[in-house]
Amino acid sequence: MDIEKVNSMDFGEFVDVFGSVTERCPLIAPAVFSQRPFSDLEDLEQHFFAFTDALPQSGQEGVLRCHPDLAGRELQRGELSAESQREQSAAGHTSLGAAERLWLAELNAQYRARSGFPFALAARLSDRAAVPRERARRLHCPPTQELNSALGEVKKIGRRRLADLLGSHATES
Ligand SMILES: NC(=O)N[C@H]1NC(=O)NC1=O
Repeated sequence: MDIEKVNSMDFGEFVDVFGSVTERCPLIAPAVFSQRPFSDLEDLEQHFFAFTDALPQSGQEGVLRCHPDLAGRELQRGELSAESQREQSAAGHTSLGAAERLWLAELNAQYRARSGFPFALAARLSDRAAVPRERARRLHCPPTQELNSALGEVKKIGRRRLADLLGSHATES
């Protein structure tokens, strides 16, 4: 899909196609639609990121709360979005043993109790061993730093989802 096609979409089509760029945050794609025309993928991406960057802290925390836990209840119940399912599967979360699942659930609960939102990580850039390691490390980061790290991960996730939609190659950041 090229950027001309994106710029020619009506509101309904735009939201259908790009509504999943930020996990379960139904307001962002409709707001980004107002910013057309986009010059290229990077420009489109920047508008998605700028929306979240401009939110007050409570709104940024809200964006994070829309994310399902990694290896959490939604995964067990088959309730993840198609994108999240693919990402969690890529990180090996669909083939965990019972003990590993319990351990991750405990880390998820500890993180959520401390920060007030779920642990966010771009699962496609990670793997089964790195996810718990990174979570254990970030559990001890100062809250402001942690909010920024989590929002950075949401951007990495969105960048790759957008690149998938537009058939282009996302860089590693
Ligand atoms: N909690 C969290 O980071 N969830 C996400 N990460 C990812 O790569 N896909 C998700 O749904």
